[in-house]
Amino acid sequence: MAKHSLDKDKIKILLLEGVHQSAVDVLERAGYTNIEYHKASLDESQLLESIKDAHFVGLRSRTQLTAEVLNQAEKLVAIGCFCIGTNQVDLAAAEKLGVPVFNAPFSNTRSVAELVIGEIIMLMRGIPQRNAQCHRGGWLKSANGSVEVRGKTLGVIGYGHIGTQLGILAETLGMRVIFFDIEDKLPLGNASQVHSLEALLATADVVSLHVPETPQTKDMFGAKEFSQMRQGSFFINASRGTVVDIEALAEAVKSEHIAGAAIDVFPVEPISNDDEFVSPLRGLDNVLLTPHIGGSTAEAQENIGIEVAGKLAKYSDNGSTVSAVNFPEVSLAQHAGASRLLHIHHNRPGVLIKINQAFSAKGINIAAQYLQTTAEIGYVVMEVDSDQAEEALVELKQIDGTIRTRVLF
Ligand SMILES: NC(=O)C1=CN([C@@H]2O[C@H](COP(=O)(O)OP(=O)(O)OC[C@H]3O[C@@H](n4cnc5c(N)ncnc54)[C@H](O)[C@@H]3O)[C@@H](O)[C@H]2O)C=CC1
Ligand SMILES: O=C(O)CCC(=O)C(=O)O
Repeated sequence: MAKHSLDKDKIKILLLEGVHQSAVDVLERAGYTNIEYHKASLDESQLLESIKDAHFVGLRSRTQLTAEVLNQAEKLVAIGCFCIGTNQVDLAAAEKLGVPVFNAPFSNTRSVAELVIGEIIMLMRGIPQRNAQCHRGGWLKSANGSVEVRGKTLGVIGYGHIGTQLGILAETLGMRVIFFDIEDKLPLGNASQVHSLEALLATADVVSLHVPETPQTKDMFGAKEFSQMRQGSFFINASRGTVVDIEALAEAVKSEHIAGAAIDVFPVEPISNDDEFVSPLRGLDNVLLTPHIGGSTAEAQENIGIEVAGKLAKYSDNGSTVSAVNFPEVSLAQHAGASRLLHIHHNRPGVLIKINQAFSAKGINIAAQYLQTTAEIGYVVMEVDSDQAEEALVELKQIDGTIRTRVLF
């Protein structure tokens, strides 16, 4: 088991938002027992209190790790987003602080795609409003507005992991799939890429959004886009709430231009299950509302727990940053027989030379050295004889431009 500059039982891991037990199991098996586990997200003052002495934090989509919060998390070594989206973390601020952010880029893809397939069928059969009527004692037995999905056109916006998986599943139901993406993408199955959003909106019977939250996607879908959709078409959003002008959607549904919608994500979501969900979509029977559970299946949550906890333990144990979303990626094997020094610095000319000069002046032999950079930071990993590791660490801390450094004995 890897030995750290800090004993493993002193390394505090803060897990929020009820991440799956599999995460705890992975961390405990790796020797990390100092785990503070919360079933829900914390309010800001509780978060600041709990994160200030945490070395690792794991969260899902509710917890906002802003620059302000990160600046107060002085001991933070790495962040695990136990989900796909990482927009809830100020990635640039974390990078500048030398804190890598990991996520699970595939583990809930299938769950979202399956949910959307179910929603397409439900919407095209008018099930949400029929279900609502039955609950009120009504009986809407009629074929009006009910169609098969076979032969209909699905327009996918954002043809990434989820969009492609959805397209494949939709084709097995006999749907035609078109997609719009800012990148040229290899179409899977018989899908075809359209080169403007307008072309997609003018053609699709159902539009499904699968873009990440970025400055470009914020409010990308509003009154204009709804008006460009076909009369009587359907709309699905299981990406991020900030992508859609929710008031404009409510208007488009009320005017019956949009025949129905399924929405899983909202511009403002309740912080906990005890808080009220407020939305202009409430009360619209033909709108299926779900509480951001696109990725909430037993399979996805267990896999995410294993994947992200594994990445945190690996970074802690051997410095590997493979698949970090905001950090230079370094893939590292075990370091038996030597100590490993991890040095994160501002990416400016001459840092590596200074390290090598300092080590050379002290007679510290570098057995292996790896460097990766982003525009902002550099990440150097070095292996030295274990009996020189403490001295090397002292030297590293004095290098101008150092953000943080640690040693794995
Ligand atoms: N509802 C839920 O529980 C879940 C929601 N999500 C959300 O779904 C999003 C998508 O997930 P993945 O498919 O895994 O991501 P991905 O990164 O594989 O795919 C996103 C695609 O969107 C495209 N894109 C980016 N900006 C665009 C724009 N302005 N217009 C058109 N296309 C654009 C990208 O080129 C990429 O192909 C995540 O970022 C996350 O926010 C993910 C999992 C669960
Ligand atoms: O399960 C969650 O808390 C968030 C899922 C999600 O939106 C994501 O994976 O990006």
